[in-house]
Amino acid sequence: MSRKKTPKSKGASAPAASVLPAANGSRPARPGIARPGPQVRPNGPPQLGRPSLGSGDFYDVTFKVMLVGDSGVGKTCLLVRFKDGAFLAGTFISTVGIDFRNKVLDVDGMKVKLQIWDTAGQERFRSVTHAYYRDAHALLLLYDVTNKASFDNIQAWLTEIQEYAQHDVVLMLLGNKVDSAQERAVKREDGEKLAKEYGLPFMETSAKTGLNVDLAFTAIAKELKQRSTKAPSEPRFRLHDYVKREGRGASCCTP
Ligand SMILES: Nc1nc2c(ncn2[C@@H]2O[C@H](COP(=O)(O)OP(=O)(O)OP(=O)(O)O)[C@@H](O)[C@H]2O)c(=O)[nH]1
Ligand SMILES: [Mg+2]
Repeated sequence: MSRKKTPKSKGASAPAASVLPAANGSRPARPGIARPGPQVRPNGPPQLGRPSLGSGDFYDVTFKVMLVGDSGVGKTCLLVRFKDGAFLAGTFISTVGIDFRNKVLDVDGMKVKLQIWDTAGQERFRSVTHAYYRDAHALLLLYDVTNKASFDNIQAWLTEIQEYAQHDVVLMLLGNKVDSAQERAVKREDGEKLAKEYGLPFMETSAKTGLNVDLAFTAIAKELKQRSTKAPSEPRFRLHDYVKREGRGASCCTP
């Protein structure tokens, strides 16, 4: 299979001009990228890599993953933890519109590039994010275990996903901020129950400690890679079983 070099990712810190209106809410707004450039235009099917003279990492195949969920659940922090291994502590800077980062993973000997779209959870940006659903190969749907309302809104998010995303999109439910044990408002069992009801793989995560963060993205990458390249003789990758087996409990990593 041919290979391509990854263009430098344009993350939240990239100086890309935002063409979206500035946030009017009480929180400061993080500049976002309203529309991808030609090299990142969302497409339907996964793209195979091509030889390139650009700088960056090689990859064999690329997929689009979208982070969705209420404002403040930790989507941006989860992405930053995965991409840079850091935690964005301090003032909450709400995402404006949509932003993205790339990361290349080695999945069973194949370089899989995930183009990860970080959406704004705020209601007023919903129409912007709707346009991106149809091109997503996978969605990570987050709630905040310390915020019951964000959990109660999961059903509304699922309705939205049903309306705008591809019917075969890979979907995973994540309960984030499990490091905040004292403030927990949603029991792990309630997350598991909801996930079971909708047939979704589920994990609790912490962008702060890193708990299950790499695992969530790796699981998605494995599933997408297998869907696109699986030889008939290869055993089928089972996403549900994988996250159940590999996921760690919150107690193991609470600082
Ligand atoms: N304790 C703890 N705090 C977190 C965690 N993840 C995010 N936060 C905090 O939660 C707040 C919101 O995080 P963001 O990642 O900006 O939230 P978001 O979902 O991207 O919000 P929008 O961009 O508005 O949609 C920030 O103050 C973070 O520091 C986590 O795992 N644990
Ligand atoms: Mg954000």
